[in-house]
Formats: sequence, structure tokens, C-alpha cells
Amino acid sequence: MKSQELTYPMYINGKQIMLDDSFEVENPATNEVIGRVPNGTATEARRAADAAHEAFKTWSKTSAYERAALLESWHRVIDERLEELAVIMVKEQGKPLAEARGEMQYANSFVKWYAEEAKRIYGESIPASVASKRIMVQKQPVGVVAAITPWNFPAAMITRKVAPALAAGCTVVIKPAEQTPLTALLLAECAEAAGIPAGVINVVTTQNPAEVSDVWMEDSRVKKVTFTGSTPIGKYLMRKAADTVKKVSLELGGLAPFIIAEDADIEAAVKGVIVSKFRNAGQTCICANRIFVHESIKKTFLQAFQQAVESLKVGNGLEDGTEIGPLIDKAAVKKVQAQLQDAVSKGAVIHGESGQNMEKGYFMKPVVLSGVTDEMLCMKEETFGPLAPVTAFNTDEEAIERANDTPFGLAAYVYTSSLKKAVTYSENLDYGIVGVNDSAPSVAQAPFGGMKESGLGREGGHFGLEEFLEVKYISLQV
Ligand SMILES: NC(=O)c1ccc[n+]([C@@H]2O[C@H](COP(=O)([O-])OP(=O)(O)OC[C@H]3O[C@@H](n4cnc5c(N)ncnc54)[C@H](O)[C@@H]3O)[C@@H](O)[C@H]2O)c1
Ligand SMILES: N[C@@H](CC=O)C(=O)O
Repeated sequence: MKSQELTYPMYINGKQIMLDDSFEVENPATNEVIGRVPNGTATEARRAADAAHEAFKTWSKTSAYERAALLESWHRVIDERLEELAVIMVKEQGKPLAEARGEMQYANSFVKWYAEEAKRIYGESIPASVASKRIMVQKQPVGVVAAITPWNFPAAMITRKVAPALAAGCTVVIKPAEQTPLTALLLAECAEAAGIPAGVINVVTTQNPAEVSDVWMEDSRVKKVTFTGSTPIGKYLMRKAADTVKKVSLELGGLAPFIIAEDADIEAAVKGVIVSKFRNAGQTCICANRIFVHESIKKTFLQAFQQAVESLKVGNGLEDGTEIGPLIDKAAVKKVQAQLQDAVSKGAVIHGESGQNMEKGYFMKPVVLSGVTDEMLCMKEETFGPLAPVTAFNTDEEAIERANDTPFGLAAYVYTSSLKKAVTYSENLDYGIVGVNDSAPSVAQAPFGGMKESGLGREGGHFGLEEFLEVKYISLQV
């Protein structure tokens, strides 16, 4: 169904670029086309890399204070246009408006934090072994950065990369996900309004991601690729990066265990798991994917959990009170349904109403499953949807072993009232992020990222800035 077909230009070297070929952006709640964007090709990818390369020559030489001031200004403009950004995000991505506002605040917190951090890129002076020498260590920007981002957090996954890159003195070429290009383009418009010079931020929209990214991966002027998305595409980009030995940061898939120990505060655990499991309709890389509950409290937990899940309102993200929006597309719904069918065919039990679709849009009601075993697909593959599989465990050792038995290692959660258990779990879970009695750990100042096949490098905090800096050692004979 078509309603409004405004075409939004992409953004290269401070210019708005339109192409004859464009593609539709769909509202996953209504199936309406909410706009079109240019279908960029290798030509636009090259133009963007040329612009970023040229802009790097001057941007990398600006003072940290100039870059900080421009990032502060970007933060101000985003803040002024926050509601507009949140609404466009709901329309193209589907999340409830309150969550979209929350994402915009989270996204903008990276811009603010790295505006401040730009001024703290310190070098070092190291004592030399002879009196006639001085050892100096400087930090320099790596160069042009290619940023490839997913649809689930259309703003935050961009600012979490671009703000530290700019603070370090790098310039960027961005390829947003084809499902959610509008938020990215609006962020670039805000950057231009903030006075960030032409060529420093470039956005190429495309329906052919490999065509665009291949140009950047083969271009030796692009010194770094920073990617958030699925593990298979992350591995593909890592292989491609090898030819020109680019620096690589990867934020990939997860399979988060959510462990509720026998001494947990059940009410807090239910609240925590609701926040973790159903944020963005379950389409968050750190969403609880596998819920492990101690056998002794399983019955009480399941009852309270089911009751809380039944009260969640599913609907269009722009309607008041909506807590769960649609999934991003038909393929996403099919994937979750396949996991549900697989689990039921292997003996899992559905609690309450099962997850049928609504009339329009890619909606799915949240589903709670019990009697789940580790052989079921939902315990092995990232779900990315509102399916909550619950399994019981008997000892902490068993929970840790089963939680670690996966190639993924992004986020894990444990609810307990014992300090000893909190320490044992957090030290033994092979995950980059562990939330202890905390189901919402993401903040701008902390290192976000995964172990094993969940990624390489960290975003956020001073760790996130170092990913965009080279270390240069200068040996000075005086
Ligand atoms: N670890 C994190 O911080 C984090 C954050 C958000 C999402 N994710 C993960 O992202 C996945 C969901 O996002 P998705 O479905 O958009 O992932 P995806 O890998 O399909 O797409 C991510 C980006 O890669 C692009 N892409 C796809 N094929 C490509 C190719 N051949 N070459 C270059 N680029 C290509 C897409 O256009 C998009 O921009 C989940 O696995 C989720 O866990 C991880
Ligand atoms: N939601 C994550 C990003 C991955 O989906 C975050 O909390 O930053």
C-alpha cells in the first residue's frame, strides 16, 4: 500500500544526491511506503570515499577543542530535533515511540560523551635508557572509517561509531541498513546544520550493500571498518579487510543467557527479563535469548512472568500505550515462528496465547515457552523476536556451563541476592557484558562489545575512542 512517496537524498561531500534509481522504505506496522531513498552504487561509494579522504586532510589537523565544539553543536541540533528523529525512527523501524525517544537520548549521549572525550586524547612520555634521547608517544586518527550499521538501532549504532571517530580526527563513510536509512540521513542533516564540514560525514544509501561495501573494503585509503550486524556478515567483512590490512571493529550477534538463581528476588527478575527480552520486540543484540531459572523457583517465576507478558500491549509504535511494536519484516516473523514450531515439536509448552500475527504489519504477540531443552533452535540461534524460552537448572555450575556453551559471548544476565554468586557468575560467564541484577547495562561511558563470535573491539567509553586511534612512538635524539 502506498501513501506518501517523498524521496530523501543521500549525503556526500556536503551535497544532497538524488539518483534515478531509488528504493522504498516501508513502515513495518502498516506496510505503507513512507519514503524512497537513492539506490547507491559503486560510483557513489567511490565519491563518498574520495570526499572523506579529502576532508581527512583538514579535519585530522583541527584541534581537539574545535572538534569538541562541533560535536557539542551536533548534540545540540539533535536534541532540538529529537522528537522528529524519534517519530521517523518509529515509522521506519517500528519500535514504540517511548523507546524511540529513549534510543535518541542514548544515541545523543554518545555525541555528548565523545565531544568531552575529544579533549582527553593523551599521549605519553616514557623515560629513555640514555640521557640523550626522549621517548614520546602520540595518538593520531587512523584515517577514513567505513561504518556499516543495522536496522534495529537506526540512530545509536551510528552515533556510537561516528562520534568517537570524529572526536579522534577521522572522517567517515556510512552505509545504513536498507530498512532504516531515513534516521541516518536526518542525523547527517543535523551534522551539517551543526557546522560539521563537508566530507567529514558521508551517507550512502543502497539496496545492494555488498556493492558499496566492496568498494570501501578494497580502497586502501579506507583504514578502518566498524560494523554492527550479524555474525556471518561480520566474518565476510573481516575477510575482505585482510587484503588491505584495515583495522576492524565488529559488534555482532548474541544469544544472551538470563540466569535467575534460587535466591533471586523473583519480582525484580520478572521486571528485568521483561525489559531485556521484549525491548524493541526482542530485536536487540543483548536481548535475553535463553532464560535459565533455578528448578526450585521455576513454578513461581513462570506464573508471574506469564502474567506480566500477557499485560504487554502490542501495536503500532505511534499509538499511546504500545509496548511491543512489529518485527522489522516478514522474514523476521518467519524466523521466530520457525523457532516456536521447532520448540513445540520437540516438547516445549506454550504458556498463554500463542504468537499469532495481526491483520497488517509484521506483528507477533509475545510467547512464553517452558520445558525448553538446549537442543531446540531457540537455544542455539539468536531469536531476534518476542519468544521467551524458559529452561530449568539445578546448580550454579550447570547454569554457567550451559550459558557458556555457545559460540556467542555478547551479554549475559544474572539475578541473585548473594554477593558470592554475583562474583562467581560474573567472573565465569564468557561474555563481554554481564548485568548483575541489571537488565539494561548500555551506557555511553562503558565498554560495549562481545567475546568469541560476538565481536572484536569495544564501543563506548575511552575504549571506544581508542579503536579510532593509531599509536605513534617518536624517538628523539637531543
Ligand atoms: N553487537 C552489537 O552491538 C549489535 C548491535 C545491533 C545489532 N547487532 C546484530 O545485528 C544483527 C541484526 O542486524 P541485521 O539483520 O541488520 O544484520 P545484517 O548483518 O544483515 O546487516 C547489518 C548491515 O550490514 C549490511 N550488509 C548486509 N549484507 C552485507 C554485505 N554482503 N556486505 C556489506 N554489508 C552488508 C546491511 O545492509 C546492514 O547495513 C543481529 O545479529 C544483531 O545481534 C549487534
Ligand atoms: N541495544 C544495544 C545495541 C544492540 O542491539 C545497545 O543496548 O546498545
